[in-house]
Amino acid sequence: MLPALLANLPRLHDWVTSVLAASTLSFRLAGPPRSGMQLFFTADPANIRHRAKAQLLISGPRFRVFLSRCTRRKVERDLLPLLARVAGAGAGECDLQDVFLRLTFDTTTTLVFGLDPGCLAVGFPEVPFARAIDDAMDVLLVRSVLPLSWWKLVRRLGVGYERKMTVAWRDIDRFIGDTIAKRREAVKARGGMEDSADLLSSYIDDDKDDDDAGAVVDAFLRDTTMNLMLAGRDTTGSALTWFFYLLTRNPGVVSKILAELDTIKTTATTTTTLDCMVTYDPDELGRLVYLHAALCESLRLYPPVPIEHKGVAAAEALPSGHEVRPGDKILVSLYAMGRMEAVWGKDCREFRPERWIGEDGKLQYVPSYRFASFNAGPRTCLGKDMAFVQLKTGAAAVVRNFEVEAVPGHVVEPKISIILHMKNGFKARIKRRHVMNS
Ligand code: HEM
Repeated sequence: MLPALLANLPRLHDWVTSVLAASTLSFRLAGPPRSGMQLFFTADPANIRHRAKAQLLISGPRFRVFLSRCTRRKVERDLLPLLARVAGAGAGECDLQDVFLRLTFDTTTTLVFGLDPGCLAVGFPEVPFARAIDDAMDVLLVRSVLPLSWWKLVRRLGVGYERKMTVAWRDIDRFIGDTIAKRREAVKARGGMEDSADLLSSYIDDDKDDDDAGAVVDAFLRDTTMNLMLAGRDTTGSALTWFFYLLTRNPGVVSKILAELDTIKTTATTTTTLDCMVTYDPDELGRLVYLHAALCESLRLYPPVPIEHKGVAAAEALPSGHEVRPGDKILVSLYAMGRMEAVWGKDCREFRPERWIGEDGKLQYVPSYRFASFNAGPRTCLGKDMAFVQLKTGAAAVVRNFEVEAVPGHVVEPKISIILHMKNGFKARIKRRHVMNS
């Protein structure tokens, strides 16, 4: 094909258009042997719309209403009653990390697939889909530190940790495959979406009206929804856990959060029938400055994604002057970036939400390349707003209704994993806070 390209150089655009039209909207073009030239031409909207579509669905009004409703309901019906039971029994202790990871697993599965797997139910049942995702994450960590050829060989042999991955993928495939089939039926039966605005239903429904897109194949739906699950559940659970750990060490911050919560109009709060516990309207929480600042401060010190990996495609000099070569891996330590004196000043190790608030009492703008916990640039996190809704709804309800203390002697330290979990969990003592909302 190269000679044809050279012959058509003067009318390159028209030539490329005719070849693309005659192919399946995309084609490859290889250069002379050993030239290293590999071109991929495409005019297929599907190849460029993937991220934009996810962004559109996540930020759409329909999904935002669904997000607020599901998040608040989960906190009201499951999280608060669970903590009330813990508070009322024996020493009132639990592993708060386990509780928050179960909470965010249930919430994220509801938002992505439209069903609640019930990880936070009484007795903390083992849910095969959740177990499979945990196993897959463990294997991904092993893969990320081994040479490519080594783990591919182990995978071909189907032994050791790669066997675990095969079993995990089978369970994940089964769960997602069954859910896709049910959602397709539900969307078809209703002739469109009605009550559930979960992302899977939205993808299926959106495709139905989109003449250009063609049928969304199940493999694409599986990969997309799985990506959203992995990106959304542990990150938010980890963020909540470290936030409460920091609160136990900074009671002054708790008092300020409570004072700010008292500014919320009682019409925007709900007192649950169970034991007079209070929850808040996520939209009202969205305007609170101090709560937002405290969460950002926690995400700065304990970013749920502690290290970002970037592959190098071509030799390049970085702005710092360092040269990188193709095949190199760049590891951006978001954890370290949040603790650099050069970036955050002398008090960089302190938990001080005030640093996010300007003299006018409003939140200060901090560029994403400085506060990089959600990444920066074109691959920035798509779920940032969604995460803040969940974090604020959970954090406000727990702070208002419970006092949380770290169990004395329990050692808190980060685990070496893709997501910044606590190695020994977070053993906390929970007590009811009997202060009524004003
Ligand atoms: C506190 C919670 C969260 C944090 C700290 C966080 C952080 C990040 C970071 C650092 C990345 C870049 C990863 C990389 O490129 O290696 C990322 C990407 C992403 N996040 Fe989040 N995330 C959070 C919650 C969520 C939620 C709730 C969702 C939605 C389900 C989500 C969806 C995504 C997606 C889809 C990407 C990939 C974007 C792309 O590559 O185009 N995240 N997130």
